[in-house]
Amino acid sequence: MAAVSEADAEATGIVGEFLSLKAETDADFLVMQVGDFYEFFGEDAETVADLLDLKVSQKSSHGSNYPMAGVPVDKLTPHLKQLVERGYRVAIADQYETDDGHAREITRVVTPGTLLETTDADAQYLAAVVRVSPERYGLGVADVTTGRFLVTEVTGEDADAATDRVFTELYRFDPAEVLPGPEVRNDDAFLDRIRERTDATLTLHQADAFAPGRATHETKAQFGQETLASVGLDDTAGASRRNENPQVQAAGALLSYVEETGTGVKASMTRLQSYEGDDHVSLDATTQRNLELTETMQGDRDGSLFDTIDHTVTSPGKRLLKEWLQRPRQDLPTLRRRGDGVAAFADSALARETVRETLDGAYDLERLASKAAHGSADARDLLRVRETLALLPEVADAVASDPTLSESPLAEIVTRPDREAAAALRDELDALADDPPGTVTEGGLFRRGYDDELDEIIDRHEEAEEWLATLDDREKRKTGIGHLQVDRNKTDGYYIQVGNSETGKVPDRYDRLKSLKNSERYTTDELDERERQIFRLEERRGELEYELFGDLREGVAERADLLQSVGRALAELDALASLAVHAVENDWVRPELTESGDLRIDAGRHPVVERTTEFVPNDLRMDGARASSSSDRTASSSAPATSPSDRESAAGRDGERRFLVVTGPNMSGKSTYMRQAALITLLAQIGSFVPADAAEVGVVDGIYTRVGALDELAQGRSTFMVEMQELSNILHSATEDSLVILDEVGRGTATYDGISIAWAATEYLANQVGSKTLFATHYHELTSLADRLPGVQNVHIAADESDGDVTFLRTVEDGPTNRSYGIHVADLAGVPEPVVERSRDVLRRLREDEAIDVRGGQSGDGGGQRGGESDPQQVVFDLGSGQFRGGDDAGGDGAGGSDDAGSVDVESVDTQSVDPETEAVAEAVKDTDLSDTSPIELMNRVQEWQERLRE
Ligand SMILES: Nc1ncnc2c1ncn2[C@@H]1O[C@H](COP(=O)(O)OP(=O)(O)OP(=O)(O)O)[C@@H](O)[C@H]1O
Repeated sequence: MAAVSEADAEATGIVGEFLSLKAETDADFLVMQVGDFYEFFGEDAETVADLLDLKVSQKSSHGSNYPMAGVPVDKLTPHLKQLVERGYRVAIADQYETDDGHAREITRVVTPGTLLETTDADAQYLAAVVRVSPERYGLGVADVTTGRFLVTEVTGEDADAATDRVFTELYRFDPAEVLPGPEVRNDDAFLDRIRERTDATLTLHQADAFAPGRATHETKAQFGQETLASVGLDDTAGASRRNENPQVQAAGALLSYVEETGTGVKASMTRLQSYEGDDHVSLDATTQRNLELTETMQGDRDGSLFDTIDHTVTSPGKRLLKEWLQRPRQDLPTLRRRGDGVAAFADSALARETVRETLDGAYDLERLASKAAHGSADARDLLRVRETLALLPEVADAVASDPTLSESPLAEIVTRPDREAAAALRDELDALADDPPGTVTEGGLFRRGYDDELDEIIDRHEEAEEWLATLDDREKRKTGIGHLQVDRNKTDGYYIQVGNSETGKVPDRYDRLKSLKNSERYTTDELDERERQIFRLEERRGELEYELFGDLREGVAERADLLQSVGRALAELDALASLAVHAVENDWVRPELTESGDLRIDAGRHPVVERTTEFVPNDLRMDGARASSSSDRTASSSAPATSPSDRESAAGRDGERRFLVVTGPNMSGKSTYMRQAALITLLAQIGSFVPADAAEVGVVDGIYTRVGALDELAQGRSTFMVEMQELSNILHSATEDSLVILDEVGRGTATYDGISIAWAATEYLANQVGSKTLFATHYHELTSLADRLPGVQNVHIAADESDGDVTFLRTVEDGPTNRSYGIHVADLAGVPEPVVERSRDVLRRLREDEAIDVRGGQSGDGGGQRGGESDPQQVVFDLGSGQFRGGDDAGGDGAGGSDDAGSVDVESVDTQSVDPETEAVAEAVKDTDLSDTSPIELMNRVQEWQERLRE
């Protein structure tokens, strides 16, 4: 925001107050309460009015005019939300009474990561990133709306690996706001990556808050020494003093930021959870996006895996299911427990529906706990707590009364929360009326019988009201006036109104208040006294109920952990039931989870594509590393050429399928088949059933993908560079327990570079890494690797080509295919017929190494002239050099026969008529054993030969 101008500095009154408060905060905007309105002034008013479509008026102060834009007090929330969701931080200055009028102070700074007013079911994370060394980070994430608080330590073998992992975690939590620690905030590349790769707002929170001493103190004060110790963050060994506990530093910074912004929800942050990356499947940012877990590549939620499988009926259930999907697990006991739960729900349709119908009435207890802690929960919110707590025994009964559910881990889930404590809190909340008002200051919140004093006030109030309600009848009788009524309004209070025709009958005890057109208004001493009594009672009732309500709400806030544990149990049931619903409706099966690493899928389908397509199921067989002889597969950075010794130490025995080279026509379903393998593995590792007739899934430690070309150009990065970065990340990170999906790696560069890279990457993955890998490619050269590298096998997606038409069969068969049918796809895509025909012709000639005429071209340059009337020029495209050899050089008559000019066709070189250097090169070419030379080596040699020939 601009510096304070001279006129601003002189501003007094409201505007002056606004400007001096504005100077106190580094928030983007300040909004200040002025009576019943919240107002923005000056530049803030203009910008905000523009953003939110508000009206700007002018406020004059000290001879200058200031723009002003405001919203009524009760309308601030939606406007605030809009600003914060666009990444702005907004300071709120509230007005309070003082002895001599009122004053204002900043009570809260609302930021993207501390917005409590969210109505979205999604988690809303605030993250802190601390770097203690290039290879070591601490990451903390907190959701102020639910009280979730997680920390982890992230390390890597080198700085790049550690940074990649930090981003994997950040991407997983998708934070709304990130607080970079002191080291990270000076690293422009790191910050740029946050800006590019996430939607988070970056906030520079005071560096002191990250300091080990202060952070440890904050964390201990919040969670207690024992909690710290129980999650392995104990600092008794002095670790934090030696600057060595980055998790605590991140946690401390988060807590101090929540405090500083005045969010006031620390009471709902009851549990610190430290998690290890090892518990979860590594899913890097690219993979999460490529697999379209929560959004499609186009950024839509519809059509994502989550959108497809989500049948939850509550917001917490939805949040939890999404979290499972984004953080699949490796530990079999947890996965089997979840699987047992899903299976039980799948088998007991009736009980499952009873549970889901009951859950349908549940509110978001975690969010309500945060609202109670913040002090913003009203009586209706506490009523929601009561109603939701009341569902726990109902759900527990539904589980207990079904033989299948009661024998399953679902029984443990419903008994995990402290049901007695939940019942006690529910009883306390019975104090609330059944239909309380939305405000907490005007009474009407409590049932009778809760508080004696309140009951007495209510009795007297009712009695006074009864007296008033019957006053008109009494007065009519006493005075004989027919047109008489008793009523109340703001200016006159209670009054007796008499029609003009009968004012003559009005007794002396009536005091006239005012005359209206057709009537007169009166009061009496008795009425005045009753009126005062009623006002007194109403005021006292409001005060007393507000006080009692405050106590009740505090009692709820104190039991935030109970609400969270009940909320969590209900969310788990909802998420598991949702998985069961999807499994039953779509004929999914429970996968057998093993530690063998093998992946066997019978009649597998793609979980999303099967919903919209007549899907052709396919089998998949891949062998895990643990199934093979123990071989030393420690990663090394040098990728040796394939050699017999490699073959001995490489990925396993003959016939083993560790690495599948997937070929097939364009559009035949290669990507779908590979993603299907990744998604089935991932679903199995969240505890879900999978789309197949049967499946055995050996748990993986990571899923890595390099799929398709992403639209990175918008971010100013070359697509090929991104492709290589992603490949590099995979080659560094994957292990023999990982699943790797590579789709057309190398496609983004010159053909021979591409083939060479793909070839070398295949060797490296097969020889050194040993991960299960699926590699789709159009480079048919790679299919020969199956004969040369153990564990590597070819599969192809079948297509039927008869009468010149291609039919995609979509079935996967062993062995390579030798065609890519790209021209057929061009035809399907509506490329003009002459171009399609001509492509067929060129392709045939290329394959047969025939000369190709350049239509409409000029001799030797292969192009240029339009019209095609001139004599066709004959050229040969030399696959070796990637160049045309045109005109007379081309040789041949274009009607078949082998071209003698291609540098690969050694036999046709006439060694008698050439110089000794050429002869030597020809000899070298002859002696080269192609079966024992890697493409890179071959390229080097060809380059050397070319240089010698050109000299
Ligand atoms: N098993 C299947 N059953 C039915 N439809 C399928 C199947 N597999 C793929 N498809 C459909 O075929 C289309 C092409 O699939 P996909 O993108 O996987 O092909 P591809 O071989 O990877 O293509 P390209 O080589 O051009 O990248 C998709 O629209 C997909 O929905």
